[in-house]
Amino acid sequence: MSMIAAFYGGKSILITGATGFMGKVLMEKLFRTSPDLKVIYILVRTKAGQTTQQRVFQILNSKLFEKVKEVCPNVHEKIRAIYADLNQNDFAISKEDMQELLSCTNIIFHCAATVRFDDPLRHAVQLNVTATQQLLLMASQMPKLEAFIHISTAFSNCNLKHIDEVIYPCPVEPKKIIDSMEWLDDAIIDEITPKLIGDRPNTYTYTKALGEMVVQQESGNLNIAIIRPSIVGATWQEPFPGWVDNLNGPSGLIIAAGKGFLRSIRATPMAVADLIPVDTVVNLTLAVGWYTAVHRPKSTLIYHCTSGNFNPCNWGKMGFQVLATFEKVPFERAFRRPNADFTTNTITSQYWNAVSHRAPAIIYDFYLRLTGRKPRMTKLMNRLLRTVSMLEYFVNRSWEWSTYNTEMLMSELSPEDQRVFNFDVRQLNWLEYIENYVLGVKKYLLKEDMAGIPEAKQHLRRLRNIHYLFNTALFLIAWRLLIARSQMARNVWFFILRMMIFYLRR
Ligand SMILES: CCCCCCCCCCCCCCCCCCCCCCCC(=O)SCCNC(=O)CCNC(=O)[C@H](O)C(C)(C)COP(=O)(O)OP(=O)(O)OC[C@H]1O[C@@H](n2cnc3c(N)ncnc32)[C@H](O)[C@@H]1OP(=O)(O)O
Ligand SMILES: NC(=O)C1=CN([C@@H]2O[C@H](COP(=O)(O)OP(=O)(O)OC[C@H]3O[C@@H](n4cnc5c(N)ncnc54)[C@H](OP(=O)(O)O)[C@@H]3O)[C@@H](O)[C@H]2O)C=CC1
Repeated sequence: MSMIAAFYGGKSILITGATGFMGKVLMEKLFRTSPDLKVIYILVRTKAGQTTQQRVFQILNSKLFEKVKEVCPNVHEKIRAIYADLNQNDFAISKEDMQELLSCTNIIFHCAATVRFDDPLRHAVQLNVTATQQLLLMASQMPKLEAFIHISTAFSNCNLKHIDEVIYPCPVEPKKIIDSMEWLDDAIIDEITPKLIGDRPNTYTYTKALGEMVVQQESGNLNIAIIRPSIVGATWQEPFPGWVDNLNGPSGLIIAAGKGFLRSIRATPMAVADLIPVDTVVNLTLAVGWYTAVHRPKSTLIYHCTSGNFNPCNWGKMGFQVLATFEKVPFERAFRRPNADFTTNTITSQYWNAVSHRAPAIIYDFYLRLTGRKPRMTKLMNRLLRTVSMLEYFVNRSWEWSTYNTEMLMSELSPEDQRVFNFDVRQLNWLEYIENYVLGVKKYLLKEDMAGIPEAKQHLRRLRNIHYLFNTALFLIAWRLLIARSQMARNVWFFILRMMIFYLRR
């Protein structure tokens, strides 16, 4: 019997960010392994015209939850969606709901965050710092609370090369930042943002670091742990391989490369691709929840959930395998044949951006105009290149994260728990994982049917022929122009022709 699964039995669990990528997998695993848990409270806002109930309904009826329904048929009754907006005071939670949360919650998993790299500082601070502070305040009023698990990121200190399982202070205190957001206007905030974030690449990593400081400063008597995952990718094993539902991290780029939009990226092939499957992160998170509640460590422990020091893979190997998978399972209606390459040089990268990205987009838009349609490719390409430029920081560097706490926890688990809540990435086969990831992107993100593969292959063959035709035409035009202008070129051309005729006649 799994001790961790048994621990969550009968518990009331509060999850923020349950509608997000990690939150959904966390809920799924909890229901599947501890179907006798009492209730999962989730803080949900309304979005895209959907009520909180509609959002929950959609999640529970998704493919991800198919296995849960077999093990826990009354899952609908065990999930309690509470309307909340983490940008509002007291999260805009009603008095009755708040009362219930305060008096019943046993465990908190705080996953909600803005993960956008380009969020204005005010918004990123509100969600990643102020909301964390408010949640801690709520937690301090929960008499039954056993553990508060905060999800941060391994990149909160990406300005360092070697990162230990400690909280590194930022120069300006989070409280001062929170206060200043109240009275500074947007223009001034934009102006001081680069100075505040310093040598971090974006507001996301900076505010996640501030969030950790808040956790440390406001922890009081709470039993807290922080988890720092690296780049979270599709599921490795559970509930099934390759599940993914958003474009963050590599997923968006896999689509862009598979559809033939992304042909080159400035990335260092030998840099470590510190990807970690979402189910691995969730298994560690649940193990940490159990350990923190049961063993009550004296200080706040930080757990790095990374793959690099256990089972490193680099971007070169990953890119190669992604492309190899496109050969077997191509995406439908590709713009060009997938054939992406890594470049480490900025000038070469700009050259390929002009030749392989912008030029085909302009030509295609010209064709759309000619055929009376609205041009859209240049705009799409500009957006893609902007996204790529934001991710470049992370694919041109390697980091080392120490993992003493994670290894300690692994050794504390019973063999059964090590199996059920496996977070040992040494067992991960990267080639298999990446192949399943690309398949998952095709199935769950692009919603493409496997039956369409022959047609997709046929389409790629057509694109290849168009490519050859285009190149041949380009060569002939260039050659014709050259011959017209140079006696030397004419001589070479006739010499080649004579040689060809000579060999053909033999
Ligand atoms: C041998 C050679 C082979 C070569 C290549 C093979 C293929 C490539 C395989 C893998 C290559 C390497 C991949 C590297 C990826 C590295 C990621 C590293 C990140 C680690 C950081 C830390 C981890 C974390 O802690 S947080 C989680 C990560 N967070 C994110 O990833 C968020 C990033 N996204 C953003 O910040 C924004 O969405 C932004 C700025 C990218 C775009 O903002 P904008 O306002 O312009 O647009 P949106 O409204 O958000 O969306 C517009 C449009 O773009 C689509 N989109 C959104 N995000 C992405 C994305 N990440 N990639 C691609 N496309 C994206 C979105 O759906 C919209 O599309 P519409 O059609 O308009 O709806
Ligand atoms: N994905 C990754 O690569 C990594 C993620 N992390 C961390 O993991 C955690 C989860 O990330 P992930 O699941 O990928 O992120 P997602 O963007 O998928 O999910 C974010 C969640 O936060 C919720 N949220 C955002 N704003 C509000 C708000 N104002 N009120 C209520 N809820 C809100 C979202 O709700 P809604 O659905 O309504 O938008 C969503 O449920 C984050 O803390 C992130 O920093 C760490 C390392 C890597």
